[in-house]
This record gives sequence, structure tokens and C-alpha cells, in this order.
Amino acid sequence: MSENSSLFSADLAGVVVGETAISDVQGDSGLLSYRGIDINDLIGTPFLHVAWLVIFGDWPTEAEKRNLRTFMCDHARLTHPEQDLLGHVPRDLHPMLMLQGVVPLLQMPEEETLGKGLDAEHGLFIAAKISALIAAHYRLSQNKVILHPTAGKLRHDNFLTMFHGKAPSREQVRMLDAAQILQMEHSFNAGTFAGRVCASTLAPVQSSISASIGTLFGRLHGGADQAALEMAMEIGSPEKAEAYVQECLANKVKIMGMGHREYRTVDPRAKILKPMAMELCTDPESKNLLDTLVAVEAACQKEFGSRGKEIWANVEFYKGAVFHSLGIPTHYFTAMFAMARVFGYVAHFLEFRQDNCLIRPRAAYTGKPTAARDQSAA
Ligand SMILES: CC(=O)SCCNC(=O)CCNC(=O)[C@H](O)C(C)(C)COP(=O)(O)OP(=O)(O)OC[C@H]1O[C@@H](n2cnc3c(N)ncnc32)[C@H](O)[C@@H]1OP(=O)(O)O
Ligand SMILES: O=C([O-])CC(=O)C(=O)O
Repeated sequence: MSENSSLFSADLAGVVVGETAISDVQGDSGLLSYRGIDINDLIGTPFLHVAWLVIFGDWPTEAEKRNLRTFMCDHARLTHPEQDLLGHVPRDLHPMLMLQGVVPLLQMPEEETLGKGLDAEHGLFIAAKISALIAAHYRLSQNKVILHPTAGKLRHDNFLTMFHGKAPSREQVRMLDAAQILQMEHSFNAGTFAGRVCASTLAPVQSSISASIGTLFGRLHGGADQAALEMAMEIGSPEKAEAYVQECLANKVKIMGMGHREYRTVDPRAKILKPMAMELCTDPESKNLLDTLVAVEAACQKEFGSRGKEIWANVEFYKGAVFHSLGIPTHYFTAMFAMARVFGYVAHFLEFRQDNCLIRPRAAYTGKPTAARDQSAA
């Protein structure tokens, strides 16, 4: 493109920067589908089957299902060198910083066992390790021993057991499966785009995933899950919600978990997560948090409406209440988001690499004019 015909967009809002066949975000109508299937129809499907569909575009065969389950469970066991590595990470380091740093240090398997190519093998290996790293980092922070997965158990059954040290109920596993399916993939969100930029330089999959995780961490993106529930904790009770919202808007402070770059209506994932949170938050403390979130949403609708704006709840708003009811501390929410989204990252890495090109935009220079060179010195 010539200098004169350059586009300028600081935030790339509305700018199409590539093609994808992985997921479709229809922002005006509030629809989201993975590989052509509406997310509402994916809830209830085994988590790993959806992960396979997202990555490879087809449902797994019976043999692929068996191999994948064994592969993911085997690699969710941290080896001694991996445990030593984690042992060097400060125990109070935010789990997202731990993941971003540790993922590129993992020793990738050299052999292919799933028959889908080495990049896919490495991506799925990282996805298995991430669940183990999150659980182990939490256990170490609690001065407890690291626990390992049990062969034959479902991914999230193993995860919750490795995290808490006791087996979850079937209902808890079902809820976590659903929440994680909803978070698995979302087109060119900032984290996925960062991963594609990294992939575009021909960096390996672990670098690309690490770049995505770093990008997911921020509060305007994935980190809003932690921030939204901590906001509800800080507000304290539903009757204080309206004053809180009014004060935020008066001071131009963003309300966490509200608003979205693409959706011009309620986020379809929030629509599913809200009733899930209602079902799970039954004890007085969780119910008070959830009631506070509901009151914040209502106050936002009222306040934004009176300013002629429509800002809706996004995926992050009610998800924290679901995670909280599963006993997950707020600072682990975004890492659990990464634990699901990593399958989307792998899918985008593989898709992008099929037709790779370097992503390198242009900047409008606003610094000092270039000084004229002293020709006599030459
Ligand atoms: C998984 C995810 O990443 S989902 C998103 C998670 N992030 C959050 O929940 C953080 C809170 N939300 C936000 O900051 C924003 O809504 C974003 C970053 C998600 C989207 O932002 P953008 O598309 O850039 O919208 P933008 O920030 O331009 O907002 C448009 C207007 O709505 C306002 N607005 C948007 N969201 C919010 C919010 N949560 N609280 C208060 N005002 C808001 C903006 O202040 C802006 O007002 P203005 O036109 O008077 O300046
Ligand atoms: O698409 C986005 O910008 C953010 C989002 O909802 C996600 O990553 O799930």
C-alpha cells in the first residue's frame, strides 16, 4: 500500500485483518458459533470433543476420542523436571504471569502420537500442562502437595480434584465443562490476534500461546473476570450498586464485565452463564455476590440508557460467580479462562500457518523530524 492510501486505526475496531473458519461472532444479533454450530448446541457435549472440533474442524472419531482423552490425562501429570521448574516460581506470582512464563519453558514431546502433525501435538500438550500447572501452582501457594490426574476421569473432574484435593460433584463438573466450552474460542479477540501475530513470524506454538496468555491477562480483556467479581465484593450488597455505577460513570471509570467491542446486544455467553450462576449461588455469601452483580447490570442498563447508550454484560460478568461457587479464588479466574481458550489459540495457530504471512502494520511517525545529515563528514 502506498503512503497516501494508508488506513489509520489505532484500535483496529471494525477493520478486517484476516479470514477464519473457526468461529463466527455475530455482534449485532448476539450469536456465536464454533465451526458452524451455535454455542447453545455445544453445551452438554464432552469438553474434549468440542476442543477437537474447534481445532480440527470435525468431530473426533471413536479412536480419536480415546487417544485424545488418554493423551490429555497423561500429559496433565507434571514430570519431576516440570515440578522443579514450578518450584522456582514465586508462590504468590499471579497465575497468569506464571503461565505466560512457564509455557515456553516446557520440553515439547518429540514424537507424534495423535496423527495430526507436530504443531497440533505440541499445542494439545501445552493445553494439558496448563491445567496441571494451574492446579499445582495453587497447591504450592497453599503449602500443599501437588496432586496428579487419575486415568479414565474427565478433564475437569481431574482438574477440580487436583486443585482442591477432593473430588467434585457431577454437577460441578458439568458446570465447569459448560463454562469452559463457552470460553474456548472467540475469533480475533486481542489474545488470539496477538498469538496470530506471533505465529506470523514463524515462531513456535509455545511462543504464540505465551503471547496470547500475556494479552489475555489485562482487565480490558480476560482479566475482567477477576475484576468484575472483585468489584461485586467491593460494592458489598445489591442496594449499593446503583450509587457505585453512577460514581463510576461520573468519573469515567469502566465497569468491569460490561461492554464489548463486537456485541451490540447481550453477549450470548452471558445469557447462558447468568442462569448457571443463579443455579449454583445458593449459599448466603455467593447469593449476595450474585444479587450485587444483577443489581449492577440493572443499574448499568438504567444509567447507560439515560445517556442514550446500550452497554451489555459480557462473558466475564457472571462467569466469576460460577467460578466462585466452585471454590476458585478470584486471582485464578483468568488462568482458568486461558485453560479453555488455549484450544482456540491452537486452532488459530494451525489455521494461520496454513497460509502464513508476516503481520506488520505501519505507524504514523509523530516524533522529531529527521535531522539533515552532515554530508561533509562522509
Ligand atoms: C473476554 C473479553 O475480553 S470481554 C471484555 C472484557 N472487558 C471488560 O469487561 C472491561 C470493561 N469494558 C470495557 O472496557 C469496554 O467495553 C471494552 C474495552 C470491552 C470494549 O471497548 P470499546 O469497543 O473500545 O468501546 P469503548 O471503550 O470505545 O466504549 C464506547 C463507549 O462506551 C463506554 N463504555 C464501554 N464499556 C464501558 C464500561 N464497561 N463501563 C463504562 N463505560 C463503558 C465508553 O466509556 C465509551 O464511552 P464514550 O463514547 O463516552 O467515550
Ligand atoms: O472478542 C473479544 O474481543 C473479547 C471476548 O469476548 C473474548 O475473547 O472472548
